[in-house]
Parts: sequence; C-alpha cells; structure tokens
Amino acid sequence: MDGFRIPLGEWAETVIDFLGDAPGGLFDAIATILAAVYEGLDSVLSTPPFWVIVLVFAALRGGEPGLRPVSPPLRDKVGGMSEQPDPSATLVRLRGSIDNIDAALIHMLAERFKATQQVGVLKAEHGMPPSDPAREEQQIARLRRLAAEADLDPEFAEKWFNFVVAEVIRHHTAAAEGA
Ligand SMILES: O=C(O)C(=O)C[C@]1(C(=O)O)C=C[C@@H](O)C=C1
Repeated sequence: MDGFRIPLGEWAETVIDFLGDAPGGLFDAIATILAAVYEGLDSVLSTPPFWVIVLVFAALRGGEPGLRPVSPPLRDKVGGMSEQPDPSATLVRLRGSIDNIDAALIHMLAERFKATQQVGVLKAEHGMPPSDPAREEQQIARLRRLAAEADLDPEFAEKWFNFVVAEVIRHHTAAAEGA
C-alpha cells in the first residue's frame, strides 16, 4: 500500500495549468453548459409530466377500491341485476374514482396555468398580442380529434378548451397592462 499514492495534487495542477492556458471563451462555454444542464433539471423537476401526476395519485390510493377500473362492474349489468354487487358499495367505489380524477384534473390545470402564466409574461415583455386565434384553431382541431378517439363528446372538449383559454387570455391581458 505504501508504494501506491493517488497523485491528486498533480492531477489538480494539470487541470489548473490547462485552464490557465485556455482561451477566455472556455469559461463562458463551461458556464453556459452548466446553466443549460441546471435549467433542464430544474424544469424537469418542477414540471412533472402527465404520467408522473397519474402515478402519484395511483401510489397515494394504493390498492384501494377507488382505483379499480370503472368499466367491468358496468359490463356486469348485462348479466342481470342479481350479479350486481351492493349498490351503495358500488357508489362509494365509483365516487372514489371520481375524487381521484377530479384531484388529478386540478393538478393538471394548475400545471397548465403555471405554463401559460410564463407565456403571458413573455408576450407582455415582447409586445405580443394576448390571443393567437390561429394557434387556438390548431389546438381545437387536435383536441376534437383526441376527444373523438377517447369517446368524449368533441363539442364538450371544445367548450372546455374555450372556457380555459378565455381565462388564460384574461390573465395575459392583465399581465400586458401591468408590464
Ligand atoms: O400559446 C399561446 O400563445 C398562449 O397564449 C396559450 C393559449 C393556451 O392557453 O393554450 C392561450 C391563448 C392563445 O390564444 C393561444 C393559446
């Protein structure tokens, strides 16, 4: 063991010599890369994607009945009333699912408004108009398509979108007036 020594001091000297010889731009480049890595990590950690929110709720509920899929008991109805479990228990179970979904929707809406709030600041700072009808048209077309695929009424999806966007535009307008 005595014969072996990690030459830490020499390594550090080499690095310091290298940095000393390096052109000034190198430090800027390192700072830029570190800042980009930091910002990337910060945005990943502060904006959980959709599936993280869903997983958090799944974990919070554990194996409780609230997480059981809604459809199988409804399918049982075809077999006749005698196969139905206790209606009060069914109601409690379905309400458990409804409560989970409502909570997830609130969290997702909060994340959406955090993002649009930043868009509002950006638009206000650069004199961009609060609303962008062309963008909204694209969003509505996409959401209507997704709704149809998911068995949700596309009219309802569009109404929901317009309701949310009206609130976003109200926030954008207030931000522009305050800027
Ligand atoms: O994308 C934008 O430009 C936004 O301001 C966001 C948003 C939205 O909430 O989706 C809101 C208003 C615009 O008219 C279009 C879209």
